[in-house]
Amino acid sequence: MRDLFDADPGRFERFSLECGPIFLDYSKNRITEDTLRLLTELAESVDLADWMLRMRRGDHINVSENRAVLHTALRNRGNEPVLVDGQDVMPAVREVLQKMRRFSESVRQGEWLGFTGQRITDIVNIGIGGSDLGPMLVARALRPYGSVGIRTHFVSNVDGGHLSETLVKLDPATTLFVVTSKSFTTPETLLNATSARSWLVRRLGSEAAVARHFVAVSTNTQAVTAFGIDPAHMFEFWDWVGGRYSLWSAVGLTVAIQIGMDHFEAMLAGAHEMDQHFFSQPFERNIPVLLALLGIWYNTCFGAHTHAVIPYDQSLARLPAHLQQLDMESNGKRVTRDGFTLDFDTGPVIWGEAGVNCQHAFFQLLHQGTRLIPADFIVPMKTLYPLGNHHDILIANCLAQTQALMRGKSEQEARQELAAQGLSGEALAQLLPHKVFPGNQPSNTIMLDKMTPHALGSLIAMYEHKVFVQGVIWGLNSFDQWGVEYGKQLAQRIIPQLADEVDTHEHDASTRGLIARYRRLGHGR
Ligand SMILES: O=P(O)(O)OC[C@H]1O[C@](O)(CO)[C@@H](O)[C@@H]1O
Repeated sequence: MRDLFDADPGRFERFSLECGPIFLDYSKNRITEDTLRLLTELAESVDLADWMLRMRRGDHINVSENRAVLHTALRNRGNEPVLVDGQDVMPAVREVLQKMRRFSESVRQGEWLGFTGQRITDIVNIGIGGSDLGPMLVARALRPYGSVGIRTHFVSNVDGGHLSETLVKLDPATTLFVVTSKSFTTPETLLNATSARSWLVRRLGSEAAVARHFVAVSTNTQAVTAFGIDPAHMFEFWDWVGGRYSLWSAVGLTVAIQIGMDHFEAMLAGAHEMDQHFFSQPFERNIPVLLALLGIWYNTCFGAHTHAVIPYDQSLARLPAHLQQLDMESNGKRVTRDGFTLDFDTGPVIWGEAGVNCQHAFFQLLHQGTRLIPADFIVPMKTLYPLGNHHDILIANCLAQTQALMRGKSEQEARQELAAQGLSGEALAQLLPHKVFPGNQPSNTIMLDKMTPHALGSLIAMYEHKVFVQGVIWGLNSFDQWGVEYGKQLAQRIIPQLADEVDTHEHDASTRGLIARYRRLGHGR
C-alpha cells in the first residue's frame, strides 16, 4: 500500500466516497482500479442488482422461513407503497410510528403516570439479541439528545444479576418496563419480564399496577395478552422484520421515549438516505457494496478470518456487539440458500472495542502479529462532549493508527531511528527485528460529521446493506438463524435435570459430570 500511495497522489480522492453525513476513505486497502473492477464484476456475476430489487419489492428472499425482508420499509420516508404479498405495508408502519409518538410523548410530558400517580423517570427495556443490542446501542450513542428526566436501562441476560443490579437502582412507582420480543416466546426475556413483574407487584402491592408499568413490543398479540399485558399497550411489528434489523420498528420504543419521536424519525431518515444511496448508486460508487466487496476479497481470497470494528467514539462502544449479531447471525452459515454445503469461507468473526482503549489492549497484534486483520475505524469529526483538546487527541490517535497499520516501519527506518537514539553494533542488531512493523494492514476510515440521530441511522443502515451484499455473493440466506436453535433446545432438556433424582444418562460423560457437580455444589445451596 505504501508503494500505491507513493505512485498515486490522487489515491485518497480516487478511493473515498460520501453519502450525507458519512464519509468513507477506503484508500488504505490493497486495491487498485483493477481490483475494484474485478470485484464489481463478481457482484454482477451473482446478479446483485436483481437481489437488491427483490429485497426492496418484498419478495420472500428469506427462503427457509418463507418471509419477505423489508426493514427498509420501516424507514421509508417516501410516499410510494411497499408491497408484501400484494398488500401495502406502509399504512401499518405509519400507524405504529404514530402510536409510538403518542405514547412516547405522553411519558415524556408526564401525562402517562404510574400506578401511584407519579411521573415515569426510568424505562427498562427487557429483551435479548436484536430486541436489545440495537436499541441499547442507539440509546447510548444518542444520550445527549435525551430528555433530562428520563433514564433508560437494558436488561437482557437471564443471569439474575443483570435484572437485580438494575432493579436495585429503581423505584417501582416511577419505572416503566418495555418487554421487547419479536416472538414473545424467548425464555430469557419472558423470565426476566416475569421476575420484574413480581418485583413491581410486590413493591406496589397490587396486580393492577402492571397495566401502568408494563408495555410490550412484539409480533405476537396472543402471547403478549397471555402474559398479562393489555394488547392496547402493545406496539406491533411484523414477521418481515428480522430481529437484528428491528431497531427501526417499535423495538426502538425505549429509544423514542428517551430522545423523543422527532429524533427517532431523524434516525429513520438517516437510514433512508443510506437506503436510497444503496439502491441507486452504481456498484463502484456504492458505499455498502464497496465495503462488502473489500470484506469478501480479504476473507475469501486472502484468508482473513476476522474483521475488526473500532469506533473512536465512546458512545459507540456497543457498536461491535450490535454488528456481531448483525453480521455473524446473518452470514455465519455454511450452506447456500439452496442447501448446498460451501467449500470456502463465509462470514468473518466480527470483533472490536472503542478506541483509544483498544490501542492499549489488542493493537499490538494488529501491528506486529502474524494475522491479516482488516478493520473499520469509525470516528465523528465534531464531538458532543467538548472538553479541552480531548477530541483532537482522539482524532490524532485514530489517524495515527490507520497510518501505522498501512505504512508499517521498514527495517531501514527502524535502524535509522535506533541509531539516532545512540544505539549501534550488537545492541542495535538485537533490538532491530522487534522495532520493524510489516504494515500493509488494510483499514477503512468512516468519518461521521457528528454523532446525530441522522448520522447514526445512516451508519447502521450502511452495515446492514454490507452484510446483505456479502450474503448474496456467498449465496447465503442472511435472514434466518437456525444455528441458535439447537443450544436452546438442549437447554430446555437440561433445566429439569438440574433437580436431584432426574435421570441424566442421555448425556455424554462431561455434561453428566457437570450436572452432578452443579447438583452437589450449586443449585442455590
Ligand atoms: O425478539 P425475540 O423473539 O425475543 O428474539 C430475540 C433474539 O433471538 C434470536 O432469535 C436468536 O438469538 C435473535 O435473532 C433475536 O434477535
